[in-house]
Amino acid sequence: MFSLFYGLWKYLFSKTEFHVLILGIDKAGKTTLLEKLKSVYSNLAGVPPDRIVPTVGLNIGQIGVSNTKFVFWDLGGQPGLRSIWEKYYEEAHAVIFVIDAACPSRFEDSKSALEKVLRHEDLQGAPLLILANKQDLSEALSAEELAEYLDLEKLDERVYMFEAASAFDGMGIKEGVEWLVEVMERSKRTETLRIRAGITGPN
Ligand SMILES: Nc1nc2c(ncn2[C@@H]2O[C@H](COP(=O)(O)OP(=O)(O)OP(=O)(O)O)[C@@H](O)[C@H]2O)c(=O)[nH]1
Ligand SMILES: [Mg+2]
Repeated sequence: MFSLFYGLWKYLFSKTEFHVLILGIDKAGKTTLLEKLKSVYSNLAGVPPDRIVPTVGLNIGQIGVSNTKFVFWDLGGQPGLRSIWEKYYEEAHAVIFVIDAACPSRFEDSKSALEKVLRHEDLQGAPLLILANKQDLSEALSAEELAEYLDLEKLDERVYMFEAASAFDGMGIKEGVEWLVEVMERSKRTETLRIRAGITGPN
């Protein structure tokens, strides 16, 4: 009986917590994005872009969006560090994949890194937000152009969205986060992770 009520209490009153992985190759702008997310949603000034160094370990950021708590995991994208990504897949509700839309010479590297992410079974059903970052630069490809260029396979059954963004001026960030809230709340994967965490529905 106690566990029934405890389960109901937990279900009703615990703030939904979503874990979102920020992935992408090195220099795509992941950490700059994380700092921008923190400053947009928490009124705290994030680390300024000129003080951000390449990520070797893990950066964690938390923000609250209405009744939802986001925990972002930002990992290093240098080739030798990408094997660490998969250690975080199982617990992730969704993925933000950041691409430097102003650097065509690195699109192939981004494409193969993203395809590898999509193939991994531990990320099955995880919604995917692909950010065409650095839109403040005039040479940046639009989200549509980047989608066409990447021509990703294995996207068919995935809930995904391409969004034009700039981690410098904040373009596209709120739209992306709002989209994530909406799709993660309805996602089967969220339900699976909830059950695994012991936060079950009232019946
Ligand atoms: N113009 C412009 N530059 C950006 C933007 N976002 C990031 N940068 C720059 O791109 C470079 C790499 O940014 P980081 O945030 O360190 O990239 P990262 O993806 O975290 O890189 P790793 O940690 O090595 O994986 C830095 O010089 C940033 O200032 C953006 O939206 N516009
Ligand atoms: Mg980084």
